[in-house]
Amino acid sequence: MIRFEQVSKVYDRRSRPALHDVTVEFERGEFVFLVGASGSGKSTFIRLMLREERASSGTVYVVGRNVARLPSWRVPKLRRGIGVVFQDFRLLPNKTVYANVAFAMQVLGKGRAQIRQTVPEVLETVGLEGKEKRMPHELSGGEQQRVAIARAIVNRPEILLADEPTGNLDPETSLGIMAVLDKINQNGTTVIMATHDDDIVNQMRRRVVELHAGGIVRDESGGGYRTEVQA
Ligand SMILES: Nc1ncnc2c1ncn2[C@@H]1O[C@H](COP(=O)(O)OP(=O)(O)OP(=O)(O)O)[C@@H](O)[C@H]1O
Repeated sequence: MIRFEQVSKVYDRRSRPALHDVTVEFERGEFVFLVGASGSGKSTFIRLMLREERASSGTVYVVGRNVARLPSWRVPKLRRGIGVVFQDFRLLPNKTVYANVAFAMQVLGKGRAQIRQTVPEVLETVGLEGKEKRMPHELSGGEQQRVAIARAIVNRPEILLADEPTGNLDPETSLGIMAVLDKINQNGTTVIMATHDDDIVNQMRRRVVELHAGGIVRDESGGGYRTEVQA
C-alpha cells in the first residue's frame, strides 16, 4: 500500500538529511505508529507520502504509484485517497459540525442526497450523533478531533494519516480518539499515526516504526516480535 525504497530527503545541504536511506513497507489495512523524537523525520515522512515534498533520492510508492512521477494534475487525486488529521483539529470555526464534514464532500462535487446520507453515518462512526448542530467552540477538544476525523474519512480514503492527533488531549480523551481510529482501521482503512505518546503506543499493541535522526531504528510488530534495524 505504501513503500519507501532507500528514501533520503535533504532540505539543506549544510545540515544532515531529514530522512536517510529509509526503506519500509506498510500493507493495506495495517495500523502503524510512527514514533521518534522531535526532528527525527516523522513530518517529512508524511509530507513525502502526500507529495508535499519530493524525495532527494529513492522512491516513494503510494497505492502502487511512484508519487514523484505523478503529473501535477494527478496530485489532488493522490491526496483525496489519503485522509489527514492534525494535532490542532483545523476545523472551520464558523460552520457547524455537520457543515464541517459536509464541506469536504461539497468541494469534491458530491450530490446533496449522497451528502445527506453519508454525513450522519460518519458522525455516528466517530461518536458524534446528536451534536450535528454544534459549532466547533461548543465542543470539547476530543469532540473537535472527532469532527476532524469524520471530515478526513467522509470521502472514504484508503489511508488515514494522523499527525499527533492526541497531542492536545488528556489521557482519557486520547483513549477515546484511539478507539475511533481503531474502529476506522477495523473497517479496512490503513492508519498511520505519528505520535510522541508512549502510553498510547504501549496500550494499543500495534506495529511501531521508530525514526531517529532520519533513519529507522526500530520496526516492531504489535505482537511483541522485535527486529532491530541499523540506523
Ligand atoms: N522545510 C524544511 N526546511 C529545512 N529543514 C527542514 C524542513 N522541514 C524539516 N526540516 C528539518 O528536517 C529534520 C526532520 O524534521 P521533521 O519535521 O520531519 O521531524 P519530526 O520528527 O516530524 O519532528 P516533530 O515531532 O517536531 O514534528 C529536522 O532537522 C528539521 O529541522
